[in-house]
Amino acid sequence: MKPLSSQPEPAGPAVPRRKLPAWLPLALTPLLLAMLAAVALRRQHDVLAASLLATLLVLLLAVALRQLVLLPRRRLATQQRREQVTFDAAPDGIVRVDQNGIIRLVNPAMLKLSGYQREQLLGQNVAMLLPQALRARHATSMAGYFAQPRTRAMGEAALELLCADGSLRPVEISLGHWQEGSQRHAIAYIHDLSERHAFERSLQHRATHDDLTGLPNRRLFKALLQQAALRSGRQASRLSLLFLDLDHFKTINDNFGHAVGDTVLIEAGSRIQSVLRSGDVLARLGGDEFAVLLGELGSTDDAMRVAGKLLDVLKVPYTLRHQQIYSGASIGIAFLPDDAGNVDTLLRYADMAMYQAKQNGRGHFACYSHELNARAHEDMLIHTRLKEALAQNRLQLHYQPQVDVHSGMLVGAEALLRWHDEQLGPVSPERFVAVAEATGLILPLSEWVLEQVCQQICLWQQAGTPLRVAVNFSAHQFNQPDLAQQVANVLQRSGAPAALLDIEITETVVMARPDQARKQIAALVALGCSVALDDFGTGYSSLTRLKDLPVSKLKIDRSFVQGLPSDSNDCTIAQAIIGLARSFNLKMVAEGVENAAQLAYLREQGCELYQGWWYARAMPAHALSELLQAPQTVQA
Ligand SMILES: Nc1nc2c(ncn2[C@@H]2O[C@H](COP(=O)(O)O[C@H]3[C@@H](O)[C@H](n4cnc5c(=O)[nH]c(N)nc54)O[C@@H]3COP(=O)(O)O)[C@@H](O)[C@H]2O)c(=O)[nH]1
Repeated sequence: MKPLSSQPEPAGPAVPRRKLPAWLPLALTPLLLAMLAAVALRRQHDVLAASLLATLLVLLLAVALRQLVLLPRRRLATQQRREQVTFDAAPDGIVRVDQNGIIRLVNPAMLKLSGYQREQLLGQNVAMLLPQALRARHATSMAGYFAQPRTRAMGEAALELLCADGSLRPVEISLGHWQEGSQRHAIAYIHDLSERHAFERSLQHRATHDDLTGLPNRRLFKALLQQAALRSGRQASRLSLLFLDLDHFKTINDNFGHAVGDTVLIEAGSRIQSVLRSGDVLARLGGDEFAVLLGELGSTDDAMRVAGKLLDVLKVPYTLRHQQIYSGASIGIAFLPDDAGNVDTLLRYADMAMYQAKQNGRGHFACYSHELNARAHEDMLIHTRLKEALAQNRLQLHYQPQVDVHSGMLVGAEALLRWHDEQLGPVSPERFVAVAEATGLILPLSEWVLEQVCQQICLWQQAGTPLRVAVNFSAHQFNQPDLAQQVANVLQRSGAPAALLDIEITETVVMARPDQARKQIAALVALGCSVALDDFGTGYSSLTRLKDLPVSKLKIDRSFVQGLPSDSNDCTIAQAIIGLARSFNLKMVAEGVENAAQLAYLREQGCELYQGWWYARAMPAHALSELLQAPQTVQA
């Protein structure tokens, strides 16, 4: 059985109740009165008919009065209410003034915009809302406006509104006017432009500033430089431009990631700023490049002093993520009008000088010189032709024997690049390796060298004359995060045993970032290769650092071998390095041995290996093959 519902039965569809229109009684009453009056007249009830007609008349008069007086008044009130709502709800400020400029009406938006209370505005001259400087002019232009009023649309006039707190707000104003009798009135619609201006300013800022550091970008810097150049031309003064490039920035990005790289850039920007004066301009030109335009400077020495201070603040390691990150900077300096006649050339010359500073060993500054310009052109040529030579396999590797000091046996060789260019003739590796290093070409070049060396190691092994071969690793190459993997790949591809591959890295490169270098060397040693510290004695190794490095050889720089045995300083240095190698259980290789006296001294001091012209210059692989095949004479 269905439960009984407590709900009432659903009602059927509602039938709308007819309502009589409001006008019906009003229309029917006079009709009824007229009909009754007519009946009264026909039945000769004159008095009744007269009173009915009088009532009818009164009624008609009342209706007419309502139509003529009450309705317009109501309509007017409705219209006023509508206007008031529109006025109050308007998002823009509205001010109504009379022909004397006296404020008669303001809307809530105007109060909000100006910060005034209604009572502070009503009855005051509208000029109070204008900046002081415009008030006198405003009185005349308002008089002109009322004499010949013209409606002004929004956007035609932009002004500043003086607010109650004394601040100025950008506004645009549209004007309307009307006349009541002899009185003229004007109404001003005031639109706040603050937000639009702020947005435009932010767009402008973004177009002229660097997002990361907030510093002026290249575009703004060039414009400021241009202005400064015009000024200095007029005042016959000097402009100094410093072009800064952070050292090892790419490696920081590669090793620690871009977030750390960004933090280094921001921190570097504020360190640079901390050294500068208020009149100087600092910009980030892009990547790890910054530029500084020094304001009023007396002598060129002042610019160099600033450069020195900048180098000092930038070489302090960055402590990020609990690690010490080393960067430093190289700075190029150029002067206007001393070096360059216009800002583009000035920028280019400062850049060139920076490049020179890098080549001088980073962490330095260099000033532009005309020789630099010639050298820069030559560098460009070298770069172009070297790239071609590499692509067309026109480079050669020569091998310089490394010899046992005591037995005179050939025990290894150092691979050295050689390049004879059709146009440039023989180019020294010192020169082209530096260009390749600066332009990034060193990476493909080093790859090629390593491939060739590994193939040659295999060939000598297959010929029954296995030989250890040393390869020079450049700074750029050494700092690649995946270096060990790359070496492993080449070893695997070629089939060369890692034990026959020696890697030479200069002491300076290692000591630039010893912690990273230690890890990198350990990874290479883990492959089975051995690592030598090249040009030892030139790079200020700390003994603690050296002790921790998994290297197996020190190569004493040839500059210290040159003066042996007559130069007492060279002798002291050579002895100290040999002693150091012995105490750290490292092998010692002397390079640049050119005569028997040098060799005898080294032997006496206990140096184990040497290389140099005394034994042989670097030679093509086939020449060394012949030497390897020849029976070796053991020296006493
Ligand atoms: N990254 C790479 N660097 C390389 C490579 N090949 C060479 N180089 C570097 O270029 C620099 C100059 O090299 P080079 O002109 O070949 O000079 C070497 C020898 O020829 C020279 N040497 C050897 N014996 C003597 C000598 O008795 N006297 C004398 N005056 N010079 C001599 O020494 C240079 C070897 O230097 P080092 O590398 O420090 O052992 C040089 O820095 C090379 O490293 C390359 O493939 N990649």
